[in-house]
Amino acid sequence: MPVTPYEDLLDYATSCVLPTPWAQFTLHAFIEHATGKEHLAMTLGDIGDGEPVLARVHSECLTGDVLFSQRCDCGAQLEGALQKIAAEGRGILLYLRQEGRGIGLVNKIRAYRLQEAGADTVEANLALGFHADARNYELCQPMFAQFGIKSVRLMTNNPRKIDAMEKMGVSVAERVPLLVNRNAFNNSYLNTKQAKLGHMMTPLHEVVAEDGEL
Ligand SMILES: Nc1nc2c(ncn2[C@@H]2O[C@H](COP(=O)(O)OP(=O)(O)OP(=O)(O)O)[C@@H](O)[C@H]2O)c(=O)[nH]1
Ligand SMILES: [Zn+2]
Repeated sequence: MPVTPYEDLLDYATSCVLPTPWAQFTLHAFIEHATGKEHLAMTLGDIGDGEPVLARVHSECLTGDVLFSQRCDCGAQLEGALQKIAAEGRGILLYLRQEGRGIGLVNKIRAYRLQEAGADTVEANLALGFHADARNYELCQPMFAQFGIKSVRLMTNNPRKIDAMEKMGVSVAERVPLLVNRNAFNNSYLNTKQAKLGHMMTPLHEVVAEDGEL
């Protein structure tokens, strides 16, 4: 019998050492039962000691995380989160395979194409028949439980992520902001996240000068 409603969602598969430019992490692989998707955790230090753990819940963004896209802040957030964990010598990053806020890579590229025609990131998702954010964070509960983690210091600007953790019984002891540099390509995307998705970021007027220069 599962102990929580989330326990049966995935299996722990295996782990290996993962050296990175910032620290030598341990990489853990999980397999989700419903989809067969392979989700990952990167861990560092003693994370099972009961103290709140510095944590990042990162949603897959192949274009930003791997292909250096400047359209979003994902790649810089991924790097920044790993650097912060390495600096503390302790923490965890969950890498969830919910590409494109849950709509998949091909649909995200369709959404980008609509954005090139003038839609913002939310309007594009809606025009394709999806919710603005189709993600589900329930896998995080058994992934954190695998390492004995009950409380996190969550690196995020997204209030819905914090709500989702708390609802599953993962206590968020602290929110750690994870802000990245704006550029000419991600500026309107970040503004829309702030205005329509509720992300907690620097007020727009402090960042965008009147002449539009960044
Ligand atoms: N559908 C869609 N998904 C996008 C777009 N840009 C980035 N993504 C996806 O959005 C997800 C990242 O979400 P964000 O809203 O940037 O960040 P977050 O994880 O919710 O919040 P933070 O914790 O503050 O970073 C990844 O899965 C990306 O692939 C876009 O324009 N459209
Ligand atoms: Zn991205």
